[in-house]
Amino acid sequence: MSTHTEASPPSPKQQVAIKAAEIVDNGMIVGLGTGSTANLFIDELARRQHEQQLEIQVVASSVISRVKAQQAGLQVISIEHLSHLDMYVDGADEVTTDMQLLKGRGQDLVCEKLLASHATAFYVLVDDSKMVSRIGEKNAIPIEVMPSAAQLVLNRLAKLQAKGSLRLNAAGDNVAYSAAGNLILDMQFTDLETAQINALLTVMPGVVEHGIFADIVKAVFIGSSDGVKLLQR
Ligand SMILES: O=C[C@H](O)[C@H](O)[C@H](O)COP(=O)(O)O
Repeated sequence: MSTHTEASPPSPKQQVAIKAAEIVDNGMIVGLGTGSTANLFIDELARRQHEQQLEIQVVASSVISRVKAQQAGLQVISIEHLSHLDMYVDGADEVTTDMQLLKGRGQDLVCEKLLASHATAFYVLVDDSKMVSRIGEKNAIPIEVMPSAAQLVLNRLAKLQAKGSLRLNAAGDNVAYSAAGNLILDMQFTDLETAQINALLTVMPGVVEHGIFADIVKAVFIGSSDGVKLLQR
């Protein structure tokens, strides 16, 4: 069912969700991201499937997206059964005009980057509030670490002048665990460029995944009150 009505025109996030759902073709396997914008995409995809009898399969980056997709009537397959992925669609926390991303406000980074990296095409859906001039401008960089390695990684990052701490749960009375059972460090870097941070985190032992998604995006749909703009390679 559509998430907007004649009385309420689509919001910027709904507009980008509609555009992305339009590029799904019959027979595709589609990866579903996590978050409020990914949820709108799931709604639009289910609507298209229902109205146009599309034969598609989806794979989810999180439990919440899997449940939502199943409830919407989409055919969900598990990551283990994938031999290819036609497209992956997800939101982001920050986007630069050269299509570098920051993700990971939620706790599903590992599957999100797995699907984004292996998809033939990775599409990002944001409203214009997510656009930044550099990664880390508005948010700390999430770094998912093996629980036993958290202090060692924190110490190593402190030597690189990074500041931050272990993420806590919503009540603030315990650490937050990722969907993969890891801990998350939210770090701010002052002295390093995005490419340097990406390179060092990608190879640092103890780091399972991090929130910089560099050079893997095919296109970004940016919604605003003026409509949808497209950034693409
Ligand atoms: O882990 C969370 C994901 O990276 C989300 O895709 C990101 O936080 C954007 O979320 P939203 O679409 O709710 O703004």
